[in-house]
Amino acid sequence: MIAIVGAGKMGEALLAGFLGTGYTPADVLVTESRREHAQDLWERFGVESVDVATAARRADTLVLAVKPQDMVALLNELSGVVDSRHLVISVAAGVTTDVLEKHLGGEVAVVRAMPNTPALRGVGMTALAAGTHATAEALDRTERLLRTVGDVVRVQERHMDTVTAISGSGPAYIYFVAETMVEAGVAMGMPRDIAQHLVSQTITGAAEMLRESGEHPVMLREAVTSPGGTTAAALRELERDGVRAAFTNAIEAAGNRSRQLSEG
Ligand SMILES: NC(=O)C1=CN([C@@H]2O[C@H](COP(=O)(O)OP(=O)(O)OC[C@H]3O[C@@H](n4cnc5c(N)ncnc54)[C@H](O)[C@@H]3O)[C@@H](O)[C@H]2O)C=CC1
Ligand SMILES: O=C(O)[C@@H]1CCC=N1
Repeated sequence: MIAIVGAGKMGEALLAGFLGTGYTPADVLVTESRREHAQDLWERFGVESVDVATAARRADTLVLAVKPQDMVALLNELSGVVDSRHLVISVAAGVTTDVLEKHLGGEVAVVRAMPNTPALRGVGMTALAAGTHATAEALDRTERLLRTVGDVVRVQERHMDTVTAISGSGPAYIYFVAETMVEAGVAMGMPRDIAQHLVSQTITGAAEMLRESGEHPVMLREAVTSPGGTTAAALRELERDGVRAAFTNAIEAAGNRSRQLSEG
């Protein structure tokens, strides 16, 4: 039995993803402090909401998906009710396995994970790093669980802030680009629904090419850029306006924020 503690945006994406890929509502519990949201989850997914102590009693796997700022209070609540029979998976940005282990106490198997919201559709990207008491079997179990909602990589924990900045926050950068493209199309006179259709299929197609070909993106970009053509005109503006530097700075800011969150 799996319990998702904190079924907000990410917890709910995981919940929907699990339920879409073989788990049934009888396999999953939710602990959610917003009562009306817990009721809504029951109505939409048929998943039972319980308190933290009940979740720990009935589930062997706990997925902690509360905000980093709420994590220590939750860990203190869990300490004493979780033990070495549990697997605790935290998806919180910046919360290290050291902090998780220190507040849980005992020898609880802890895995730090960084998923992203496309898990909702089974196309998530998750990175994992194990704590000191997590055995190879615990890590395998975590990987099997998260593979049901997308791809999984294992990384050294020191890379987790970078993972968070790239794939954790990444969908938001792509939506930002998508939003800009849709609005530009609308500004040029195109109906919004057609602009959105063009943009979503273009992003899906470009992503598929990137994934399937394994090529460096610069090669794929060159294939689109006809000499003296439209793409070259667009890319010149992006370079002139410093979009590359802005993107790099943005990703570094996300990594720095993740590191800052780990300092409490
Ligand atoms: N939103 C995203 O794309 C991603 C979020 N994360 C991580 O997931 C965690 C949650 O983020 P969001 O879902 O965006 O935030 P959120 O604010 O939407 O969700 C947090 C949920 O936890 C609940 N909650 C708080 N304390 C609780 C407690 N003690 N017991 C039960 N429920 C409690 C809140 O009511 C809320 O529904 C964060 O730690 C974040 O770093 C990780 C990867 C991606
Ligand atoms: O914005 C955040 O802090 C979380 C972590 C990665 C994506 N969302």
